[in-house]
Amino acid sequence: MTEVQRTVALIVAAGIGARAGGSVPKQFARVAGKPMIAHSYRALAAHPGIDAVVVVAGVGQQQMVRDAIGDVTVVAGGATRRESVALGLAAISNATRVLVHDAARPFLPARVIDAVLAALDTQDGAIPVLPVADTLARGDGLLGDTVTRDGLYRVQTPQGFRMAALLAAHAAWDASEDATDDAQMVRRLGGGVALVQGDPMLEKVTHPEDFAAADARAALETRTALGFDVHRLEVGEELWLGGILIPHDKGLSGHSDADVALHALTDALLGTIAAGDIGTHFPPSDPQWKGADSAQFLQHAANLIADKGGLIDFVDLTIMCEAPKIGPHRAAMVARIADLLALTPDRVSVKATTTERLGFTGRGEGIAAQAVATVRVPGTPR
Ligand SMILES: Nc1ccn([C@@H]2O[C@H](COP(=O)(O)OP(=O)(O)OP(=O)(O)O)[C@@H](O)[C@H]2O)c(=O)n1
Ligand SMILES: C[C@](O)(CO)[C@H](O)COP(=O)(O)O
Repeated sequence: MTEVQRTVALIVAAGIGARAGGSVPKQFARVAGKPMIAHSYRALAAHPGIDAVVVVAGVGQQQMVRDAIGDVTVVAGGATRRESVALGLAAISNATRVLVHDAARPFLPARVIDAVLAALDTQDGAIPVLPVADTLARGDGLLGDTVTRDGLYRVQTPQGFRMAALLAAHAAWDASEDATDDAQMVRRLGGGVALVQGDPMLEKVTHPEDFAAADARAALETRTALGFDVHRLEVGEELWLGGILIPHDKGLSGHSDADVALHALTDALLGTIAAGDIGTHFPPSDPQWKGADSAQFLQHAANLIADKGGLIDFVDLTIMCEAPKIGPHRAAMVARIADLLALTPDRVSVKATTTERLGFTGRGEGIAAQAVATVRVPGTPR
């Protein structure tokens, strides 16, 4: 009978990142728009072959982990990677397989997870590796012996193990000796460890210059999209426009607070990630959005972009109306939108125009708004 597998991923994130430097340990520094640890967490948590994810972080860093990735089980780590893995393993129950992954390797292709898990059907362990591309040599100021590359590999993570094999390897390990990874510990105890194809995307961030290389690997691509919206002006309604309340003899009517400017902006942002439009996410037929503050629609769109590791570079809004005059409110709108999108005000443009008394805007029957958003998001293969 085939054993029912329960696979837990363990992200080790308790290092201090001494070689990388920086004001926070490297796994919390931003890579491709979000904390490094958030990238691989997302890949592991979303993978259908993984049942749960546990994070091992430095003492007192639980909140940093949760700020970076949300609600997740966090265990306090140790002084070395090996100790951190051991402490993480002690917090896992009912797993038959475990994947140990470095938080410092942010980009984790699903293909690699698949290959590691598949190899565990026949071996105690499986690790992703890449061949060595350069000549290898010893040296001490002067060139010493050249070392053959034949049969040498660069070892990456995630490293997958049958739980029993990894627990036994840790239990048997002589604590006076360190081990840079778990695969060598399982092998030392006689376990078979399969080599599967690694990936250049999995390169570890170790030194300061590796951050720029990681950003480049994420290959952020620029996307621009447009949003447009119209709402009717009616007596007896409040006028919410650009996220602020404006005193006026009429207000915009709609299912939500009808902030036409924020709606156009929301649609522009959703457009950059091809995520449908505002009605897809907040259907007007749903009573929970009656009278809703449109700020939450805008923030939802911004969060979707952030979840993809994207960055909002610039938003540009044009409001079309005869009245009220927008000029006196422009600075407040810019400040509010910048605040909602966590942008500096110089990345938010608010413009206005009349339509020369022509059309529905010219007759004061409604207000139209048009927005353009420019973002950078991790590229996807064409
Ligand atoms: N005591 C430790 C040391 C390392 N790690 C984790 O192991 C992974 C690989 O280690 P490395 O790149 O060496 O990270 P650091 O130990 O933080 O780096 P440094 O050696 O430069 O301090 C990282 O995700 C790191 O957070 C850990 O969980 N606990
Ligand atoms: C686990 C590891 O990432 C596999 O290559 C590596 O051994 C970590 O080594 P480090 O010297 O602690 O960076």
